[in-house]
Order: sequence, then structure tokens, then C-alpha cells
Amino acid sequence: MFKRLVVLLGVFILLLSFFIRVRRPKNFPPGPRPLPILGNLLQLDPVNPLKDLERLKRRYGNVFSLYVGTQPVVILNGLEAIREALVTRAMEYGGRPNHIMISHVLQGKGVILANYGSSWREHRRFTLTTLRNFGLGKRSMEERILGEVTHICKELESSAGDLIDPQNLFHLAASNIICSLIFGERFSYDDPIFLTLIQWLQDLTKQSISPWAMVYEILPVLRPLPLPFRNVFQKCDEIKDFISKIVTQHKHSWVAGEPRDLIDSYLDQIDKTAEEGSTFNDTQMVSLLLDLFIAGTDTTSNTLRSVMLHLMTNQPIQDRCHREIEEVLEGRVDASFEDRHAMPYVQAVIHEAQRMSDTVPLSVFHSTCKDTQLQGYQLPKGTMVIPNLSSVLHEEGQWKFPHEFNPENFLNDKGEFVKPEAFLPFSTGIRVCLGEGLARMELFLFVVTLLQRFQFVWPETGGVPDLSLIFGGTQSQKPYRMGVRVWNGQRA
Ligand code: HEM
Repeated sequence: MFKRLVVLLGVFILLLSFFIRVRRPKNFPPGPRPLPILGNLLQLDPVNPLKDLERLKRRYGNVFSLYVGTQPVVILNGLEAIREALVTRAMEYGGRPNHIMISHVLQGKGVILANYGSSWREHRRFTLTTLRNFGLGKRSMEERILGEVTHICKELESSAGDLIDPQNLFHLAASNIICSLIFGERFSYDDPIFLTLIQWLQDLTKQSISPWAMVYEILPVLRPLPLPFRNVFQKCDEIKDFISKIVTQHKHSWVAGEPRDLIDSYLDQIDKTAEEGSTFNDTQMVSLLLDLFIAGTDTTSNTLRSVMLHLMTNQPIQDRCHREIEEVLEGRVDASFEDRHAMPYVQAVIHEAQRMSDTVPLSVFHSTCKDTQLQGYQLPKGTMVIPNLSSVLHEEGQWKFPHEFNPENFLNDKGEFVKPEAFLPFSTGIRVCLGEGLARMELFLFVVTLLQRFQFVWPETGGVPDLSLIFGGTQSQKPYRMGVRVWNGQRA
């Protein structure tokens, strides 16, 4: 059915293109000529458009435009253009598009896809304060994370000598940290309810960038029909129902002023701001909780999978990390985030693997909040803007080794850890990832604890390691299996 629809649409568009010419706004960033209805979609590989974006950047410059359907979109490449938009002109570029499918699914509520304005600002501030109150940057958050790592270690111990695919394990662990923060409890890795929730979330993120999402975008007349994109809305409602039930349970046991988790803190906040015009309410709470799940699970677990793959396929680097960890911890069982200052090499390796993992390649899309400019071009209010973070993470001139895995990218001549300005996996500016602090703490404590206790080896039967990435809103390594050996004083 999808194929027939595409063929019919193709013929129709071809005919239309003889009569209609899409015109870019005046002094708009340049780009290839769009077709009516489809725009430039045929010039982008739907499986992975990053190479096409690189090609277009070479032809049109760091700031160019494309049409997704009838909507013009500006793509920003390289540190300079991204910084000018997201930092120097932060307020002008701090909006979110409201016409794409995922904005409709999430209804512009919560934080991630909320437009620039008081509701977004208040929810962002509330979430950051609450994360801090629950110990972000302090020992209590470390204990929460280390507690989860203990569960991973147990699973790995039971797989010692075997090969395992760490995908689910890392995913469940990252999710559990969010669960413990917002629901006040973690789930066991085989809890059927937890597994269903995770599956729903994966379906939701996968379907929201499927070809049907494009059909939704370019042919609004089809939106009311019972086509596959309706599943995304349905999945989202199911997840929200699940979250709403937990919120209702909390309301029965909540004691004002004594928050156990983010839901309790939110209920306090509703209480405190009960006057007219408050942006805090039950609907916004459920959307915020959903946002934290969506934003905090895939991202962290995909980055972890990438770090482990690079470590496994570079044994001398893994060995050197292990030695540094042993020297600093001196037999101490629990690492602390503060230990990172004494572990420049481990820090460099984690950052380098995160650079290569390029987890959120095209950031979350932005939108201009007013008529504005960039590098001499004019962008009208409401223009969708895509910061190509991937282009910065591999930008020539910014990195010693832009295209290969090499921890030297983060080390100076004295072997000290240095973070180049172009390290932007969390983006930058006023919409910079709200979970950056949490994610950095998780990555460090997970990796240090795992490397202290285990050696990870690329299986002999694994063939040549494939380090290429599967493109998506969040990118990931292809599934792989890793050999796990318990470290008992002797390298195998
Ligand atoms: C390695 C892990 C992570 C990466 C690479 C990552 C990356 C990003 C990126 C690129 C953005 C878009 C920023 C922009 O629009 O310019 C973002 C936004 C966001 N992230 Fe993360 N993220 C990670 C982990 C997390 C975690 C653990 C949380 C949960 C606490 C989280 C919560 C958010 C939220 C709520 C936003 C929306 C911020 C806003 O619109 O104001 N992220 N993240």
C-alpha cells in the first residue's frame, strides 16, 4: 500500500513540477531546487541522510536550506554557525517546530518539544532544581547510579565466560535511573510491566521517524485516516496512561513538603503555584515525565554501548584504562564522580567514544522565535532549524583526528584531559541537554565500575567489528555480542 501511494504521488508531483516552482524567501540560505509537495526529500537517503547533508554542505556552505515537503528547513553545520545561532542568538533560535508529527504526538507540552516561553522555562528550571535536590553533583546521586551498576555487575557475573548482547541490559539500567528519580523506585530487569514500558518507548521513538511520519508531514490531508502513523499516537497514549496511574498512586501517599521523587516534588509545585495562570498541572506533569523517559534512556544506553564497543575492539586502550582505575581507586569498591579528575586517560576515552557514538546527530530540531539572521542570511519567524551536531563532532580543524577513534583528541602534550569547544554531543545554548550532568555522571560511574571488575573482549567468532552507526533520532551501534571475563588480578 505504501509503495502504491509513493508511485501515485511521484507521478502527480512530476506533473505538478512543470507548473509550480517553489521559491525560497528573500535572502534565505541557499540549497537545491525543491519539488512541489515533496520538497528535497528525494535528495536525502531516508536510511541515513548524514552523508547527503555533508555533500550539500560542501556545495552550499555551512548554512544551507532544504524543503521537507512544503516546509523550508535550515541546516546548520560546523561550530561557528551552530554557536552563532544557539549561543549568540539564543533567544531567537530557542523555539521548537510545531508542525512535525512528534510535536503533535507530544502536543508541545513538557520540556523537549515545548516552544520557547514561560511553560518551557518554568518546567526546565523546576526539573533542574529537582534533579539537584535529589543529589545531582552530590554523593546521593552517585549512590543511586552505583546501586544500578551493582545490578548490571550481577548480570555480567552470571554471564562470565559467555557472550552477551548488552543492549537490553544498558537500556534497562539507564531507564531505571530515570525511574528511580521520577517514580521513586526501580524495576527488576525481568519485570513484565517494565519490559512492556521500555518496548512501547522504543516503538514510539522508532515510529516517529519512520517513512509514515514523512507521509504525515507532507500530506496533511491523510492525517485523519487510520494509517500506520496513528499507532504512534496510540502508543503515546498508552505510555501516558501508564504514567498517570503511577501519579494517581503517588497522590494517595504524598506528604506535602516531603518529596520522595520528582512526582512528589511536582505535586508540591502544583500546590505552591495554585494561583491562576500557573503552568504546573497534571497534564504537563505526565508530559514532563514522558519527556525524561524519552530523552534519558536511549541516549545514555546507546552511548554506553558505543563506549564498550570501542573499548573491546581496542584492548591496549582498555588495559590502560583498567590500570589507571586500579591506581586511583587502590582497591576501593565504589568510584566517585570526583575521581574523574585523577583519571585523565579514562576521561579522554569516554569522551572520545561519546564523540564517535554521535548519539543525537541532528540534535532536537529548533525553530526561530522571530525574524532573525545568521551569517548574513535572513530567516523568518517559525523557520525550522536543524543543528547538525554530527558535523561539529567530526569537523576538520577542530580535532587532531576528526574521523578516527583516538583518545588523543582529548589529551594535551602533558597527558592532561582537555575538552575541545567542538565537543557538543549535548548541544549548546539555552536548550542544551537538561540531563547532561546526569548523563556524564552515569557514563563515568558505569564505565569505571565495569572496567574495574571485568575485561570485555571481542569474540573470536565475531568477525571484523562493524563500527558503523544505525541512523536515527538517536543513533546506535549495530547489535553486537561481547565476551565478559571477571577481572581477578590477571588479564586473560
Ligand atoms: C549521553 C546521553 C545524552 C545525550 C547525548 C543527550 C543529548 C541531547 C541533545 C543533543 C539535546 C537537544 C538540545 C537542543 O535542542 O539543542 C537534548 C535535549 C534534552 N535532553 Fe538530553 N541527552 C542525553 C541524556 C539525557 C538524560 C539522561 C536526560 C534526562 C534527565 C536528558 C534530558 C533532556 C531533555 C529534557 C532535553 C530537552 C531540553 C530542552 O528542550 O530544553 N538527556 N539532549
